[in-house]
Amino acid sequence: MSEKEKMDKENTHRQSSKPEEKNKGREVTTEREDGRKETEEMNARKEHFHPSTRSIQNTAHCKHSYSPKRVAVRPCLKQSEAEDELGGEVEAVSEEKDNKVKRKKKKKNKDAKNSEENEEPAAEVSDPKDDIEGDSVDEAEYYAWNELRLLPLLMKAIYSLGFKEPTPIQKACIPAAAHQGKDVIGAAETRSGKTLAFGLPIFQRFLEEREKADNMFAEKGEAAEKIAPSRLLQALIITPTRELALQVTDHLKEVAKGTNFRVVPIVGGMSTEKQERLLKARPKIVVGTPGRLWELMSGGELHLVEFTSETVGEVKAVADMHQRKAEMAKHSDAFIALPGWCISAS
Ligand SMILES: Nc1ncnc2c1ncn2[C@@H]1O[C@H](COP(=O)(O)OP(=O)(O)OP(=O)(O)O)[C@@H](O)[C@H]1O
Repeated sequence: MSEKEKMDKENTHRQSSKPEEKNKGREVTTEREDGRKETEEMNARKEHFHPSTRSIQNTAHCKHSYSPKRVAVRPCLKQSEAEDELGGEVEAVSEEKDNKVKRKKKKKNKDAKNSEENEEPAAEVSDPKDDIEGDSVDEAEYYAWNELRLLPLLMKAIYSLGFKEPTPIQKACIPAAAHQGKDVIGAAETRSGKTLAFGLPIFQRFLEEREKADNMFAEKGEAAEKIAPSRLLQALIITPTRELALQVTDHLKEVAKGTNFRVVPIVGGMSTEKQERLLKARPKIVVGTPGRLWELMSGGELHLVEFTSETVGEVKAVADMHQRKAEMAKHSDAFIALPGWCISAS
């Protein structure tokens, strides 16, 4: 046996008889770390497949990271499972949550009470001018009406009807008829607002006349009565059908609410006696159909035959009246001026 072989044999013997001496220091530590790693991996694997922890592991793939509180409110973990896992923490979390909700509710109620208390005085100081039957009006929304320069009483009626802006036929007719005293022939499709296109100028003129009369009365006293507007009929509106006459009457009555001007329908299908009674009250505005108007005029109904300053009619109705114009002119001054204004959908 060579020298080298002898030495190798001796080394081999030493290694097998004293392993702890050889593995001192770094090598031992490595073995321990490997062992711990292996144990941790095994535990993790066991935990992953353990039924009580499985849901929790699954939630780890959710968007939010795992936390006991989140698990407690997540639907993927049953309450009993969560309780097992978290040892009563579920109850604590939900109690805490309940308390939070209660505190929030309390705060909300307190805030609502405070804002109510703060709002009350604001309502008290609102300007009564802006108040139309309890609803305040945002005048900026009605800006387009300003161009038409209607009197405040009429603007109030428009606010209460809620018409934010005039329709095209109203924009076209109102300035010429209300402020320039022109005769107007207007045509616009049905339901386009023609009634107020002639109705508002009529009321504007009547209100201006009334204002003038009031001023004159204040200046001249009793002497003004001779020149003040009389109780004669001042506007005659002629429509081709009874339904339209009633519709126009209703619409004008809405605008006339604040003015105390009376509007009366004179149409077929109603008792003549009743209509004579209505005319005796000397309404300022009559809305009628040609047949019944003719019947009452030729019967000598004074309020219709004396005088009218404005005549408005649908083309068909006016044409119908024109056929009898010569005869009618014997009875009423109104028809000499026909047509005053002619408004039509046709
Ligand atoms: N400026 C406005 N803004 C909004 N609605 C309006 C306005 N003017 C009138 N109206 C409404 O439009 C509807 C139609 O108006 P109106 O009856 O005057 O139309 P018309 O053209 O005379 O209809 P018809 O041809 O059937 O007689 C009514 O309900 C009326 O209240």
